[in-house]
Amino acid sequence: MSRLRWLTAGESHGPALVATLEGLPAGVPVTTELVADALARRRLGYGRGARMKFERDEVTFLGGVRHGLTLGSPVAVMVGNTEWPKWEQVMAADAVDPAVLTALARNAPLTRPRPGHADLAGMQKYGFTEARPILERASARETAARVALGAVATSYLDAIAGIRVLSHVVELGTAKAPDGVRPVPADVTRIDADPVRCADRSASGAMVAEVDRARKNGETLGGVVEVLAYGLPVGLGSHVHWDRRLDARLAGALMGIQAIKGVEVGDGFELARVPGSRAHDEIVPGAGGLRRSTARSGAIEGGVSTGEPLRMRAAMKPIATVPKALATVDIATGEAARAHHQRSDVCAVPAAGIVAEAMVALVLADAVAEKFGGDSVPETRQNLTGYLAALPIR
Ligand SMILES: Cc1cc2nc3c(=O)[nH]c(=O)nc-3n(C[C@H](O)[C@H](O)[C@H](O)COP(=O)(O)O)c2cc1C
Ligand SMILES: C=C(O[C@@H]1CC(C(=O)O)=C[C@@H](OP(=O)(O)O)[C@H]1O)C(=O)O
Repeated sequence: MSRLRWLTAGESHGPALVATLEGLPAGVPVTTELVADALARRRLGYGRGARMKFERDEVTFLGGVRHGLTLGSPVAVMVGNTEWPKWEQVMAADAVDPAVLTALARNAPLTRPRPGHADLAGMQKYGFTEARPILERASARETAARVALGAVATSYLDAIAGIRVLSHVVELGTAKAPDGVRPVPADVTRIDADPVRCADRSASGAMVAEVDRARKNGETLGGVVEVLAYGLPVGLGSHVHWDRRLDARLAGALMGIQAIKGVEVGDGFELARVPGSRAHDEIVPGAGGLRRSTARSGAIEGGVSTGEPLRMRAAMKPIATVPKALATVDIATGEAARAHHQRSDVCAVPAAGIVAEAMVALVLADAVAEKFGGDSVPETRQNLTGYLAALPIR
């Protein structure tokens, strides 16, 4: 069962986000720069709003890492919020002068919950009369903390097995990359340099045009990202119980990203529309051992990794803070109103791809740690090598 444990804390406009990851062996290469680079990738993407232009995501390790290597103890990392001084009173942990609070509420009342956000259901559930206490944690700002941990997990996967995880945008609004474009790890730099992180140049142009059109029309957009993982050994996850199935664990992790509304493994929903003879990956002899003739399953069968490249997709709904504000009710007056609107992204699909990479890396790291154990990187590597050497069927 799970061997890694991880948690994040922090609000969008609080002083910082913090994240901890427990269960990694000693000796995983981890530096502030590694995490900062991952966070810089998440800030990019055509269509993001004002905050991503000034946010610096300042990284500080608080534990678990020394001289560039993990210690085997819990890794704790802090990601600072650049705007904290401006929000210090709004988000103060201790009580502030009630007069200040009244003035703040008068200037920016958050009593008009935004459809598509956690605002209304959260206010009802937690007993608040304004949306601030809900939206602060519901915000996708929190994904910065996950990406920080994802960078650590990515380094672990690389150190143990040379596993590489990457994503690309395959749909944005109605613009679509051609089917079958499957980038390999060597393409990451090129994809990251693309404004929407699409692997296909002409589709990328159409996606950029869609974002421009949406911005002009007071609209927002969603899309689909594909995540690929190369270098997985056969045998991660298990068929023996629902919560050990690798596909279920990955799908849950991807669905746990804000605004993700659908997940596919391999050809996913398309598999429901074709006959069985065209839905599966036939087993064929290959030079290095048994191979699959196609990649429809996404490389998970019966909840177990097959050793082929993993492929999953996640669908993101359009940003819920629509400039052409949606209808709501002002909770303070009971009157019909337009939803509260503040600065916001028009489209965050490219950033969601980076978050999806992080979530996949964390789940795969957990599955690798569970299967191969070990308290140091050399020990885990040795366990993996021994397992592969002893495979009864290749
Ligand atoms: C990377 C990323 C950035 C986002 N940026 C915004 C944003 O600027 N404005 C917004 O209203 N929603 C944004 N969202 C989406 C909201 O956080 C999300 O719609 C909200 O949590 C409700 O979605 P849910 O019902 O899936 O939780 C973003 C999501 C992600 C993954
Ligand atoms: C801060 C991030 O994304 C934010 C996600 C978000 C939301 O409602 O989800 C709203 C915006 O934040 P703000 O309200 O401060 O302008 C985005 O910028 C980030 O990705 O780091």
